[in-house]
Amino acid sequence: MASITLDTVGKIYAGGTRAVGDVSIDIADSEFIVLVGPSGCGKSTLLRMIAGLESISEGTVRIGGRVVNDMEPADRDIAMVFQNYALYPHMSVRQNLAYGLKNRRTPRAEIDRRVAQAAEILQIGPYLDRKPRALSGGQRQRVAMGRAIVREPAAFLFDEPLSNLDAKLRVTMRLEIKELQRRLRTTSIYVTHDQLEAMTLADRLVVLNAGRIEQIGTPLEVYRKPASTFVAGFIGSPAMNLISSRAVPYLPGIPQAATLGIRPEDLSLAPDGPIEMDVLAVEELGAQRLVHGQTGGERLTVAIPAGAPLSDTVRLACRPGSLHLFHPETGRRIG
Ligand SMILES: Nc1ncnc2c1ncn2[C@@H]1O[C@H](COP(=O)(O)OP(=O)(O)OP(=O)(O)O)[C@@H](O)[C@H]1O
Repeated sequence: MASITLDTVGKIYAGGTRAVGDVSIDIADSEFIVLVGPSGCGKSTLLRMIAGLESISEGTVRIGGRVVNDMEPADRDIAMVFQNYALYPHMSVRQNLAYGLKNRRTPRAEIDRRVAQAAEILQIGPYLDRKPRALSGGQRQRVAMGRAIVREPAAFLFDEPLSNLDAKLRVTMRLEIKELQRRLRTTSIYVTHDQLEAMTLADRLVVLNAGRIEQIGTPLEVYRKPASTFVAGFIGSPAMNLISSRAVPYLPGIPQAATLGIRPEDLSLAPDGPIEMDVLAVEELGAQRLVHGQTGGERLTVAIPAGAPLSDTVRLACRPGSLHLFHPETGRRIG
């Protein structure tokens, strides 16, 4: 286990593309950090710089207090789990698990002990003698995690490890990864563009936008107090409504010009509510119903319980204290 510290880290690729800039994060021992953001925001680049797979253009990366900027990946005491599993197809599961340890000249008995332990933790004991092609996607992903576990590294780095799995299996594996990390308490950095995965896995989220940190906080902090319209639009599903304050007639305490943030679940149907909305489309999700509409020329989505009667025009009320206010130009939170 180890702390990981990033101090004003930046990356400029050959050719001049700036992928990451001014990233500083203190990651505590045993912490589970999720780097989240849309495609191209630089999260993989940042992870690969920590892993040593990409050179660091600016700043310093420390793992367990040691500066690793010029250290080979193999010397950084980290283990990486990729989305394509990166298993050797011609080796059995057992050989895949043992391979990295053999290369490090770990004694045979120690290899056997660690492989048995990883197989037990991940429940892949019955498959140890199979080749990867004879495994399901979920089982392959477990083997990929097993390869990381047997190394007993100071940190795990996960690069979108679940993106090749179907929706149901993603949920199961998400829970397994969280449980595994709770049990092993290994410092973990996890990259994803999936906000739900980020919310459920992270001790703290780091939301990245165009290579820079928009916000760092616990999932609930980020959900309750998004620092900007960017974060507000990215975290939470369905996304927060972001509309001009001019689109709604009267809401107490709201400045003339601001961007209002209202979560769909904070709006409800109310006959005397202040907001009038023309209903454009309705989506039934089972327990919930999403009502999409228009008010004052702006789009609005409302999440209400299924079954509630609807007319073409509805009136809406906001849950008290649930409004978010952002600067109309910078998008930064102002209240
Ligand atoms: N080898 C490279 N050379 C030049 N530019 C690169 C290189 N790799 C990535 N980039 C650029 O750096 C930026 C960040 O890319 P990166 O892959 O880190 O983003 P990401 O958030 O992980 O995206 P995704 O979720 O799509 O993988 C992008 O603009 C990308 O085009």
